[in-house]
Order: sequence, then C-alpha cells, then structure tokens
Amino acid sequence: MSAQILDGKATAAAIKAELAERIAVLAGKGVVPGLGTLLVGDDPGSQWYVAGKHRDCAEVGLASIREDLPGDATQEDIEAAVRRLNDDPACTGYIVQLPLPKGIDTNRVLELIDPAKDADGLHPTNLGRLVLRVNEEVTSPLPCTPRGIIELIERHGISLAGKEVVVVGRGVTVGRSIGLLLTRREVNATVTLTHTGTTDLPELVRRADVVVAAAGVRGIITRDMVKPGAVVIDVGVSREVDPATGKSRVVGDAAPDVAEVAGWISPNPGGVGPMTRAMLLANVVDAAERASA
Ligand SMILES: Nc1nc2c(c(=O)[nH]1)N[C@@H](CN(C=O)c1ccc(C(=O)N[C@@H](CCC(=O)O)C(=O)O)cc1)CN2
Repeated sequence: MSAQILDGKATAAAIKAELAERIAVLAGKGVVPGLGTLLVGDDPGSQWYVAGKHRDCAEVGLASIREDLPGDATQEDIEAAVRRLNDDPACTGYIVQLPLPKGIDTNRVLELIDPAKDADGLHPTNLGRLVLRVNEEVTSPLPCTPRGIIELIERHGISLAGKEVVVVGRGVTVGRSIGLLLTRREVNATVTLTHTGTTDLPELVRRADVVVAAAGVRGIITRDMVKPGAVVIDVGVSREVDPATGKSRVVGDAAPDVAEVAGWISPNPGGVGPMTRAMLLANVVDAAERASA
C-alpha cells in the first residue's frame, strides 16, 4: 500500500482563492495590503522564492514591494533597507529572505523589523507572544512553514490532538517554532524536538504518529524508521543533479520508499513549499483585517 498524498499545491491554491475573496472585501473598504521582500545577494534559490512571492501577490490582489541588495551589501545597508520597509506605508507586512550572506548578523536584522509588519512571524516579540499565549487567541503573525504544515494536515481531515509528533531539525523557520504551534491548546499534540545531538533518532521516529522532517539531509528518514500508517511531512530541501535530464532537482529528507509504509506523506516538491508561500499571504491579510476592524 502506498501513502495518501498531502497535496500542498492544491491546498495552497484553495487557500489563495479564499484570500483573494478576503482581499476584495478589504479593497471595498479602501484597504490595499502590501507584502514587501528584502533580498540580499544572488542565490538562485532565494531569487526563485522571492519571485514566487511577488507572483503570488499579483495572483491574489496584494500590492508588492521589492528591496533587492547586492551580495556585498553591508550590515548598515541591510539595516537601512529594513528601516525603509518599516517606514513605507504601502508595505503592511514584509520578510527578509533567509539566509542572509555570511558575515551578516541575522538576528540583529530580524530584531529591527517592526513586529507589526513581521509577515514571517519570526520577530522575537511575535515568537514570545506564542510562548506566552498558549490558551488564548494569538493576534500576531504565525511562522509560515509551521502554520502551513498544520493547515496541510488539518485540511486533509487529520486531527493532531493527542498525537505524538517527532520533529527532526532545530532550525528557526521550522523546527524550533513548530513546537510552539503544535502544543497550543487548540492543536494539542505532544512534541519531541530532535537534532544533531539526539542519540537514537530512529528509535524516537519509530514512536511517532507524525514525523516532521526538517533537517535538510537528503533521505535521513528511512522506511525502517517509520511506524506503519504514520503521517510524514517532508520539509527539508536538498538539491541534486537528475541523472536522466542533467538538470538540478529538489530531493527531500524522506527516502522515496518511506511512502510504502506511511499512511500520509507530503511530496517534496509540491507539499510544504507551496503552503509556506500561501501562509505568508495569509499573515499579511490577517494583519490587514485586524488593523481595519
Ligand atoms: N524569511 C524566510 N526565509 C526563508 C523561509 C521563510 O519561511 N522565511 N523559508 C525558506 C524558503 N521559502 C520561503 O521563503 C520557500 C521554500 C520553498 C518554496 C517552494 O514553493 N518550493 C517548491 C519547490 C521549489 C524548487 O523546485 O526549488 C515546492 O516545495 O514545491 C517556497 C518558499 C528559506 N528561507
């Protein structure tokens, strides 16, 4: 038996259609939210992601603002661009595309973002609100990839309440922040966060009802590590040359034969990536609705 597919492309398309309707309602009130991006350098992956965000904005009816800086931009250049976005009234939410070039103090840059315009939900104030407000409604942006993963699972009719979730990888955009969302009272999952210091990863993963693989290590989750019927969310991205075409392709953290034992699996590409993009738009629209209420 092969796992059922958690289709991120189709789910993101449905979410974008819902957002377009909400944006039209805001437009009727004279409110036009705008998503800003700050891209530093010419990494092809980051350029592709940023271009996709601007295409998404055009598709749903959001304004979009771009700040592009060369790879040799200084800390001061980047901080000046952040201040411009903070001050630009057309930009109601924005992201600093990560990673920033080596030598740049990323945390200093992220802390300069106006928390009210933090479309990524990664500003310390917004992460802090998630830590403090476990039982209350959160009226600040949520980290996009974790939010996208939970939406993807729940929109396929799978409840996370009481489930054992094992997260692999402790990066800030996924691993460290997803536990804050999964353990909120309205989700109610139990979370184990694993990382390079974990002594017996296979043993922990075998217990999981849901595996979130965000290590960025090709094929780290193998078939023998997965409980039959488990939900596998493949987040990590590695690139390799496809021997058949000679072109670069994305490969995930789950080995291909994991799909033979899992109950549900998110394809990679086509799973979490499109959901991350959709949630970025959702954060901007949520903030604009709160501001206009
Ligand atoms: N400030 C941020 N930087 C980065 C984040 C983030 O959430 N905030 N996440 C990633 C990049 N990212 C969004 O920025 C992102 C990654 C992947 C995709 C996507 O749609 N991927 C496609 C495949 C693309 C390919 O072939 O290369 C898919 O999964 O189908 C969208 C956004 C790091 N930086």
